[in-house]
Amino acid sequence: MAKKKRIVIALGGNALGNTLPEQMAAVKITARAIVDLIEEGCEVVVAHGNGPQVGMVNNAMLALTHEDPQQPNTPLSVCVAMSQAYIGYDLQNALREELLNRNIDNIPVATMITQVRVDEDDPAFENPSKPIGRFLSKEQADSMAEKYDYIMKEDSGRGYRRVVASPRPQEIIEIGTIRTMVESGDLVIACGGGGIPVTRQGNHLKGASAVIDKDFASSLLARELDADFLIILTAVEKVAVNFGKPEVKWLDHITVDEAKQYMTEGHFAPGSMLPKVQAAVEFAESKPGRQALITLLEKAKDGIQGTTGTRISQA
Ligand SMILES: Nc1ncnc2c1ncn2[C@@H]1O[C@H](COP(=O)(O)OP(=O)(O)O)[C@@H](O)[C@H]1O
Ligand SMILES: NC(=O)OP(=O)(O)O
Repeated sequence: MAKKKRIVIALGGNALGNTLPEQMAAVKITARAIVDLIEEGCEVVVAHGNGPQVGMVNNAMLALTHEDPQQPNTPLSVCVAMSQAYIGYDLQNALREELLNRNIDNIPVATMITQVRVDEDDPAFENPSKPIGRFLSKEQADSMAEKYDYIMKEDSGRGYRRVVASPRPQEIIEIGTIRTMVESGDLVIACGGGGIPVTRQGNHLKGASAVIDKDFASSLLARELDADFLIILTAVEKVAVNFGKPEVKWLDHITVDEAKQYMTEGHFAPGSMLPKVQAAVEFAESKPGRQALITLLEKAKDGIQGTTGTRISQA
């Protein structure tokens, strides 16, 4: 029997929605796209983002602290852990249900609470860049900045959001357990929200005040699991050069060298498409034969069949 293609999927914001009811509805559509790939004969590992959710949890915990002075402030690392469990809970149940609806009853689904080590000297700690939470108006953003000392930035013409540090993932602490689960045929959700950021202090793992980019964490996960494909599912069907301009060109396939050239020319927006292309390049250049694909959630199956999306490979 031919070896199954191993795929790590990175789920973007539109796969999860922004509110509790939105997430409940979105994960059903997401589960269909993922189970389509399983029916295609692929072995799938799922990672996901958490920008809106970790902002929501953080605000809720902040409100608690204001109500009850006995409650100390909740560190961002704990908020990431809470968002991982909350999203994992919804996603895991939606996947389980979709598998059963298609009479697939031999694939257990599990969410792995995952910690990801970052470097405490990562310059990202000095330059917060990762948008989290809701989009706000300028007035709301100014008020949050004054009240809570948050750093607020405009996010791609969509409004203002809080930004936090986003260091590069260095090591997935639970990778051994994740590998064992994947090898035994489980459908694993791991590295949610980019993983809980920690630094190593001897035997102690200390939570770091950051949110890791899920595209970079997914790329590391895919390399560590020796995956064949990294699929980044987002809100566009293809990556473009001259995005948003009349001379826009949608890309079907680019080599690692072409991707690097386009990055140098500034074709991909920092904080949105740039980390995806960087993560795709890191994966594709790590070993001959590895490919990355960036496409729409609903097009995952077409993408893996080679009929859409932007494919990034060494040659
Ligand atoms: N060169 C580009 N090609 C395609 N999309 C781009 C490009 N530059 C910026 N984008 C924007 O990047 C967005 C995807 O990034 P983002 O919203 O951060 O994704 P996600 O939440 O799915 O991780 C697209 O919806 C698109 O608006
Ligand atoms: N952690 C992370 O990258 O989240 P988003 O994908 O929601 O930005």
